Amino acid sequence: APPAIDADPFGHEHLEDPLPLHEALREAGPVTYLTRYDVFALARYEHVHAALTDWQGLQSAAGVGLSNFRHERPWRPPSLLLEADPPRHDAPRAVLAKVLGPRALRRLRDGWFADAERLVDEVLSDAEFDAVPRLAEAFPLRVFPDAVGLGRDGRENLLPYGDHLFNTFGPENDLVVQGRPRMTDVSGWVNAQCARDRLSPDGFGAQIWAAADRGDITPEQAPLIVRSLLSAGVDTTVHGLAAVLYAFAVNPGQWRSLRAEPHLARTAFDEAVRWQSPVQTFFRTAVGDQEIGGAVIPDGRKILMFLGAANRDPRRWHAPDAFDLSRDPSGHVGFGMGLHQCVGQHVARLESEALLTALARRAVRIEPAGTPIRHHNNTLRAWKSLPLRVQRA
Ligand code: HEM
Ligand SMILES: CC(C)Cc1ccc(C(=O)O)cc1
Repeated sequence: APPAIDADPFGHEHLEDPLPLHEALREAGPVTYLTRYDVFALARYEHVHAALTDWQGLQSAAGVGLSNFRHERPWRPPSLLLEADPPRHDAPRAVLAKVLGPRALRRLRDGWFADAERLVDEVLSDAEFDAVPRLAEAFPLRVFPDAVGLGRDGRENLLPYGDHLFNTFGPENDLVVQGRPRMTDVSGWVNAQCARDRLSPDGFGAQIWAAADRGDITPEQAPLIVRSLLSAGVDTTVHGLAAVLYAFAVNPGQWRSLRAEPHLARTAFDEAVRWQSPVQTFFRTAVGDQEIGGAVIPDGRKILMFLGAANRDPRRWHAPDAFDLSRDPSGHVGFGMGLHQCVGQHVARLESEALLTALARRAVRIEPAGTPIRHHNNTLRAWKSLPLRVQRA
């Protein structure tokens, strides 16, 4: 039987600093058993990668959180991508892959780069500022809701919705309980924005509804697919941008490399996603008994995949704890892998490239101007505050 681990990966101690637990899980064996939640855990790159790419043996339709949809009602209607397996998953995925593909984003590039320049000019009028609200939150909220085609009002609901959603992939702990009271109103607003008449004619949302007109998906599916954008597309990029800004703030030599070679901006984001893994964990459910790393996972049982641990596994990465732009970060599992691999990764990369390019032009140095403060979430590795001092070019 796999080694039993009593630790609580969703407790504040490990949400504050998960690295010691990740090391313990990797060293304990290919598979461990988390007694607190009666689930099996994978932390080594080899086994997390294998689990992510085995969509038949390890399904998503029973939910990618601790809650098992075979036995429990989800708190919201299941996603047609995240919480669906083929064949139901196929058409919604094909539609979003087209809407969010690199070619589709080309038309957004110049506008997002110009927006990043304006925002950075505004923010850098102060020599010191908190990069989380001023850049990591401000930039995605400046460009993404407009790209989706949302109306102006109520956008302050987006971050709380995503924060709560990501908490609900974990156990029903204090983080979930704290978020629940306002969720009826917040999710009511999110669901209302997915209706065709709420979306501007030229955004991602309208393109999803146009796919329904073409019969690529049904009109009933369209609003749920728009909801996927609002669920997955905001908090993830906020904390992805915070991760790359943190990475450069504590690695000044890497900032000098970026200034010298601005094309490194794209690899810098993937290296930051590997190094920090903004999405730390999520689950799969065994379909029939599954043999993993010498252990048998019985049918219907949940496995918890530690993406952050896999992205720093010394069996896969040289000097894994270093943020290093000279490494090739491809193959990291920060965006998942296989059938469900992040369909919005190109959007995230474009947001990061725009922001880093604008910043690299204007800031000779960026460094911490105080102690960064973590934001605890059951799934996301997040910053609440990242005070930065910038020396303008
Ligand atoms: C740094 C930013 C981001 C990170 C770290 C991230 C991470 C991930 C991961 C790990 C998965 C795989 C989930 C699984 O295998 O169950 C995923 C799936 C997904 N992501 Fe992202 N994501 C990011 C940004 C975005 C953005 C900007 C969008 C939308 C514009 C988006 C939309 C989605 C959707 C719809 C899925 C489900 C895909 C499927 O199940 O086929 N993500 N993301
Ligand atoms: C890392 C993933 C759990 C992010 C995510 C969240 C929500 C959705 C959805 O389709 O609602 C898709 C992806």
